Amino acid sequence: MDDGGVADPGRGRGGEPGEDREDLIRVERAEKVFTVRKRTGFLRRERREVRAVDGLSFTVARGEVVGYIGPNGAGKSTTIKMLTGILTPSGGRLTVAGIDPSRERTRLARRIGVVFGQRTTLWWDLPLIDSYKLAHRMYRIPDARYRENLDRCVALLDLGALLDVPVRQLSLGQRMRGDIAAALLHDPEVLYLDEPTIGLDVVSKAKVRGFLRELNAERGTTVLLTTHDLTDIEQLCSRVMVIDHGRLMYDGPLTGLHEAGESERTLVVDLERELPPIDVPAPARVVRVDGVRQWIGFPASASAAGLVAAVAAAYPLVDLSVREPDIETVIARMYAERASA
Ligand SMILES: Nc1ncnc2c1ncn2[C@@H]1O[C@H](COP(=O)(O)OP(=O)(O)OP(=O)(O)O)[C@@H](O)[C@H]1O
Repeated sequence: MDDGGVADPGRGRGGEPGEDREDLIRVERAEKVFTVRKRTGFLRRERREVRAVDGLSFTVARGEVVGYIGPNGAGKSTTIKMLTGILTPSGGRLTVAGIDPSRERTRLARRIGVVFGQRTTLWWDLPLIDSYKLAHRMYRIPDARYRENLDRCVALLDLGALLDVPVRQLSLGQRMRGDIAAALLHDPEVLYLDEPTIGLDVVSKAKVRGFLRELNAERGTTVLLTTHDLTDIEQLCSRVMVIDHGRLMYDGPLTGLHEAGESERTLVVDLERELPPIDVPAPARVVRVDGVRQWIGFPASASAAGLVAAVAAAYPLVDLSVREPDIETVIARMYAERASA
């Protein structure tokens, strides 16, 4: 963890066992096919179909915080765009809070909030507060509610000194916090976040993550989070969905992802003296030696205790530690396995 945040994913209201589950987002065999025309010669164009989303099904319960991850071009943004009504699906069915997004986009807009990390919805030349005043009128937010939500966002996202600053003068981190506040003034039930921490420094990332945790815990806001920053997932999400080529490859808790990717943990031992690679019980094996330190890879699903006992019985140890696999490696393995299947 890079920012010292408290990792307590899953404390939102949707993930509690035994509670009645209300599916706020439903996606059933959704498809999105784009037709692209490519120039193949003078006056010649070839039509090609891109299946950006290919038979995707999942549900998200009210109050869940779900990470939505996958490599570039996997279909994440296309899914979010269909869920907001910006894009119409080519097939299948999507509903958000019982509303078909592409048919009733305006009605849905009152129930959802959207933050695209790479773009802003704020008015570039106007002071930040003016964008909020516009949202107040556009969404017809009752005055007391607007004031309460604004005060809360200003306090938690540290926006007090920025309200009168034109948006174009804000740093990326300040603007992102401003954008998140703008998406929440009308009390959306669902918040879509597309790369909310991209390009932010460690302090800004911590602020954004802390705010999102609090929003989910206190208001039960459902969050669908697209990110390449796996710390976002580790710190915020009780569940993660992995998509590739428009299809769902994994849907479950973060811990299960390690198993799906057949990841390895590493036992790092410091010996009393330099030795050639030590003997360890299979399937564990020494993967690296540097002076007195040796790195031993073993399956993440296996217990470290037996391995530690075997090594400690045969060799004089000065120190040892167990390193968890990082998710990036796990996901890369999943993709590699699929590609070679
Ligand atoms: N408007 C469009 N016209 C044609 N092809 C498109 C269009 N939008 C997306 N695509 C294609 O659909 C596929 C999925 O794209 P999408 O933007 O959903 O991926 P992504 O997972 O969000 O990727 P990234 O992490 O790079 O943002 C890609 O092959 C992309 O080139």
